[in-house]
Amino acid sequence: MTKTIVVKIGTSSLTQPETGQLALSSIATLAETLCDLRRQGHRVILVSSGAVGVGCARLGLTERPKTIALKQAVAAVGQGRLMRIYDDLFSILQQPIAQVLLTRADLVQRSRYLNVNNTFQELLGLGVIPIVNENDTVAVEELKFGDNDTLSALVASLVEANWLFLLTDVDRLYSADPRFVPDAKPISLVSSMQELTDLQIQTGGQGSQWGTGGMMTKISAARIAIAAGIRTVITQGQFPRNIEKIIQGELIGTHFAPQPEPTSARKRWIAYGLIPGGKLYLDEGAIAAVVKAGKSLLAAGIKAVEGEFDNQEAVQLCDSNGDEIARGLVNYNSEELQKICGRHSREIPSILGYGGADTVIHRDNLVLI
Ligand SMILES: Nc1ncnc2c1ncn2[C@@H]1O[C@H](COP(=O)(O)OP(=O)(O)O)[C@@H](O)[C@H]1O
Ligand SMILES: N[C@@H](CCC(=O)OP(=O)(O)O)C(=O)O
Repeated sequence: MTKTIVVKIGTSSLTQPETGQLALSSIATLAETLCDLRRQGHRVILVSSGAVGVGCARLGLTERPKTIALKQAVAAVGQGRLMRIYDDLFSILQQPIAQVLLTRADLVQRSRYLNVNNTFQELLGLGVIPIVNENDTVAVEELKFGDNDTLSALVASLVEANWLFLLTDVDRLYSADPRFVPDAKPISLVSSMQELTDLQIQTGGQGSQWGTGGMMTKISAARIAIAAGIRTVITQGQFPRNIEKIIQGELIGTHFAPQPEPTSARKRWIAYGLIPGGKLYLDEGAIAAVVKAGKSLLAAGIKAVEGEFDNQEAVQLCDSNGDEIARGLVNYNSEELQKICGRHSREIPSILGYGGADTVIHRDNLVLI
């Protein structure tokens, strides 16, 4: 059966750690593997990092740029070279490819979000392998994915993929960073979102020298993907052939089982497409109503409001520790919410001087994180 497969490869797998030069044999094997998957009838998207790493190697820079402007300039040098290498390899294999560079802004507006999906569907329908990266050269700080793990999960969710492969420089997820904790335990299967929380995996802060997010962003990418019903696998980029074995059922790397009832496409856009404009801190009763009973959020359960936002903007719903539990689209702006938080819905017209919605966030616009 035809599957939609998104493969993300990180800088640490595309380049050699000692020299920063391209890991040509891994890239060539990846290209062969993806072409084989295409020949088997699967739809394939590659999310490739490496613009900054390859740009640095080209310009003789020995460490990742620190300033944004330099990073953007270096990415412009590297992205072209990266695509040239991919085009050479895939052309030898008679496989058409396309470059898709995205910024966070492309997913914020629902019409643009749907338009990006249409473009992917056309490309996949034409038998093309889209090669996706963040448009680092123009992305501004507030409108950035920041890391390609998140980008790949959002792309996988957008196209409703069956598989997401995160290729990296470790063979799987461990209970802690195996570079620093030699007896860290390997994890083969994470069967639910709750198990992922319970495992309390230590990720340290950083990734490898050239990587961006380390393991932390891979775990949050896995959360986004499994909520969308996508089976996610972290495995080693040095052995791309393992992708085929995994699809055939071998338990290589770390597998994250998809949630049995995926979140709807619109709610996924609310949760991960939009950029939240503020935070609402909820009391225990409101948390229970929203999380356990699946109810709408009422003003009475809001303890505090943070940030400035308009009505119909996305906000984060947090517990008293500030941990996010849900996101949703608000029916009142931040100024109005400052006045009505903690109050009963029937008091709203007299407080504001005009009537409004009974709910602050209707359950149709609310999604658990
Ligand atoms: N719990 C963990 N399990 C496995 N690897 C971890 C863990 N915590 C941190 N890491 C580190 O994450 C690194 C991979 O992340 P990163 O360098 O960002 O890779 P990529 O370039 O593939 O995105 C590994 O080299 C590993 O040392
Ligand atoms: N967009 C950036 C990569 C960002 C990123 O997430 O890198 P990595 O952690 O190596 O997957 C680039 O092409 O260099």
